[in-house]
Amino acid sequence: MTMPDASPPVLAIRSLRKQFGQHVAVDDLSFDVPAGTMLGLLGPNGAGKTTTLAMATGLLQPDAGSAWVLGADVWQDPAAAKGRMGVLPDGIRMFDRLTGAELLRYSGLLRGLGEPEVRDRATELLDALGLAEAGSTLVVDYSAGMKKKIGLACALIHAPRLLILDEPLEAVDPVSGQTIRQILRAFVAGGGTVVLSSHVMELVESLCDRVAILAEGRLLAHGDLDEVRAGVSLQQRFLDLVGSHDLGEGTLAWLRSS
Ligand SMILES: Nc1ncnc2c1ncn2[C@@H]1O[C@H](COP(=O)(O)OP(=O)(O)OP(=O)(O)O)[C@@H](O)[C@H]1O
Repeated sequence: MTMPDASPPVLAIRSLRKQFGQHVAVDDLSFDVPAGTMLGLLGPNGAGKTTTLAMATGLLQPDAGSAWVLGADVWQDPAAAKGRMGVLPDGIRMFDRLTGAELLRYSGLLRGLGEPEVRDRATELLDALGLAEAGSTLVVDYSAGMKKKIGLACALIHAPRLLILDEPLEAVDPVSGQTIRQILRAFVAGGGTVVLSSHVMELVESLCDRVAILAEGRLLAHGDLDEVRAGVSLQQRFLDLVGSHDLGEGTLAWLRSS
């Protein structure tokens, strides 16, 4: 498959498909993410968001289709594609017998940065994310939110062109959440591009300028935030597209105490 555009989008997803046994998790999925935008990937539990992001970042081999980062095919030219992105995967598997500072240093060196640059950036990132004191603590002893933040720091340290973040604010406290929002806004203002998955509509509405809504591995809506919202709230639009699930009368009646 060839990339048709002369100036390619930062991320191009083309006909991606993934099947687990009989279950099709992602089905013929295609969309682009233009430079300098932040796309929120939404969908109910099991919609295929994590599977899509894992295929887009070279962590999971697709059954069909391709993903391109700034014109580099993630599966044909992984070194070029991966060098341009920073990834915060779901259920972070990290070298948790390192301290936070060691993990960050390791990530920076792995990305080809020199020692002084790694040291300066790591100090700044740990400080910005409220992990300065925890820098000498083993990552295995971090809380869920702290693991999320050190994972984000590792994704940022080489100043990538594209950030792909699976639920970046999940388990993060409100103070750090505010900092992460500021970091992401500044990253995009500086020409970077972000793709993030989330279940928090407020986060996507306040941060993202583009939205993609997935259900059962297929794209239900995609485009500018206002285009997708179509005059209602994102929450309402999401429920309209995906279908709400009202509990029938009498369901869980045994929970009532009187
Ligand atoms: N490794 C796997 N083996 C088998 N099935 C899988 C695997 N990974 C994902 N699935 C299935 O693929 C579907 C999509 O899962 P995925 O994790 O991509 O959804 P998601 O949109 O990220 O969900 P959530 O919002 O709950 O995190 C689900 O039905 C899930 O059970």
